[in-house]
Amino acid sequence: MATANKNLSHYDKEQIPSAKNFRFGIVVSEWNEEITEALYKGAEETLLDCGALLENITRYNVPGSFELTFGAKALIEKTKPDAVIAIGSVIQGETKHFDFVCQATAQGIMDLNVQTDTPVIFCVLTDNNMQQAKDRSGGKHGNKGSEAAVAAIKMAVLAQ
Ligand SMILES: Nc1c(NC[C@H](O)[C@H](O)[C@H](O)CO)[nH]c(=O)[nH]c1=O
Ligand SMILES: CC(=O)[C@@H](O)COP(=O)(O)O
Repeated sequence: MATANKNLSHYDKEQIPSAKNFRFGIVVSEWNEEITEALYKGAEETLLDCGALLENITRYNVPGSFELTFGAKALIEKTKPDAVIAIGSVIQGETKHFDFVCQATAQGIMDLNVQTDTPVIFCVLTDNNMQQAKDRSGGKHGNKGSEAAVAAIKMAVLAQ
């Protein structure tokens, strides 16, 4: 099902465990800051709405999505969270660089899920243009940060 057929911000709190007793790490890429800050806002608001405590949310910033893997690994090693959300926005430019950044970032985050006991949620938008990114970070398709927060809570429970 494409994102266009599913609002990323819709969730049923009755179907989500309380996040009260969990600690979360969120690593945020500074590239396309307008988008990544909106994704962070959506993720933080949803975590809090589902019972998480603000003092149990730790944020790291990294320069770009390619650095999300290193940032998430550092968050895991230094803060021992129950789950990590990796937030980025990659937008197609003139060259093939988009392909390499997206592939490396997705693979790096998947590697962390395999190599560590901490769930790392892939909250990286990979869009053809800025409008698609805006639509998925609080626009007409909702906020992928909210979707990622729900995934983080559910995976934290699974990882217990
Ligand atoms: N073009 C985008 C980038 N590029 C930067 C890389 O992520 C990386 O920081 C650089 O290659 C140095 O290692 N990053 C994004 O997150 N989004 C983009 O659209
Ligand atoms: C995803 C990127 O790295 C890309 O936005 C960079 O733009 P360009 O391909 O025009 O160098």
